[in-house]
Amino acid sequence: MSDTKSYRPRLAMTLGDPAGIGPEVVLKALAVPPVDCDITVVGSRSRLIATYQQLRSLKAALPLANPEQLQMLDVPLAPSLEQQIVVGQESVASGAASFRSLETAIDQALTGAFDGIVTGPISKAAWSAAGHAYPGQTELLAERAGVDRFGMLFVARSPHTGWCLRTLLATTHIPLRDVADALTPALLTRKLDLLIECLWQDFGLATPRIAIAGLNPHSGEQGKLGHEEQDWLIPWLQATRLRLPQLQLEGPIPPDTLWVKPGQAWFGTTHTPGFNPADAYLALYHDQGLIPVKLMAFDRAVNTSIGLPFVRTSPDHGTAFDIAGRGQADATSIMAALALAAEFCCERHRVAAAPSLSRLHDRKLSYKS
Ligand SMILES: NC(=O)C1=CN([C@@H]2O[C@H](COP(=O)(O)OP(=O)(O)OC[C@H]3O[C@@H](n4cnc5c(N)ncnc54)[C@H](O)[C@@H]3O)[C@@H](O)[C@H]2O)C=CC1
Ligand SMILES: NCC(=O)COP(=O)(O)O
Repeated sequence: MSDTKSYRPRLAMTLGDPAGIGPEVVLKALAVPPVDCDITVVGSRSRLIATYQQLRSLKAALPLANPEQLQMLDVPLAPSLEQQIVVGQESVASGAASFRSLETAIDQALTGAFDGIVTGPISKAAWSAAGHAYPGQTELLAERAGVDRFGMLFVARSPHTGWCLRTLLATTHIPLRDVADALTPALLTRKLDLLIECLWQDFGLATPRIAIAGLNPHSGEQGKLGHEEQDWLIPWLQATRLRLPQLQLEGPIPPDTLWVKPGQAWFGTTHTPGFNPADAYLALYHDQGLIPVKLMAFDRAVNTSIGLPFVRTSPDHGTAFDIAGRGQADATSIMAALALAAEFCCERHRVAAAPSLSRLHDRKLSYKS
């Protein structure tokens, strides 16, 4: 293992769906990489070159990396698939391409060739059309890595105040109709414990304050507007506080008001003495957590998969087929994903290289509070 000063994270960066904005934001991000690390682009070289040429043909002079100068692990497409890819349209071919790129990056990360993967956005519908029945990239990553304990965490640093929003989703890509049945004390214990480990390992927060959302309006209003809080969520929280007395666990907080303090912390709109937003938020379902994240931080939030044996980050946005090929895609979120991946890799490397160091006395990572 190299010493901590000479260590450079080795990151794979997948192109995502080649018909979406993934290749464009990769070229924009790598024009001026935001971090000092070794980056290997994983995907179809010919699609990346085609994207480069298309963007260069636009009137506006966009800052773009030249694909010829990038380190690349080519995942070529069969000519029959290549011909079917139409920019701006998801298809069997685009789904097959993004799936193979991610598979390749995972295989390499598992051999130790990469410390982390930054994934470009994929279309779940295109994956499904191509015969890959996964709700998203997270589940493929977890399956191939052989872990059944994993989570989807969104991280964003406020450009206004420097405050860091961290939101873990207890359930992810399932229909709203199924959410209440999927939520159980065992699931919440698994997700909360993962979050606590991540806050310690990656953010150096040993005794975090975590806010946990309720499920129903007003957290059920004592059972009048829904009963899950009374039936098991409040008892589970009481038992968890006894199990983890060193932590501050707040909740179940009514889901609408849960986001007032993060909003104030993000925009710097309160000067109330003792103002204390939480270190992390546990949302019970996808849109409960991601509507506030995207309202505050759509341009810069990072999706990170926790519980994997390697680092994985991704922009929070999707394939944006509506603007693909036009040069309009904002690369800030994928640049933040690169920066966060590099920071996590450095932190994990430093701890592995010098396990006796007290991590809390040397907190330099920019995503740490
Ligand atoms: N990391 C990933 O792999 C993600 C993939 N998706 C997938 O993406 C596909 C499309 O999802 P949508 O809900 O339409 O969300 P989307 O994020 O692709 O697009 C939503 C809106 O935001 C705009 N937008 C998105 N990213 C942008 C950027 N970087 N710069 C400028 N404008 C941007 C789009 O033009 C569109 O108007 C779906 O298949 C979804 O599953 C969605 C989120 C994350
Ligand atoms: N809404 C988040 C999202 O769609 C990303 O999912 P994944 O592909 O990272 O699992």
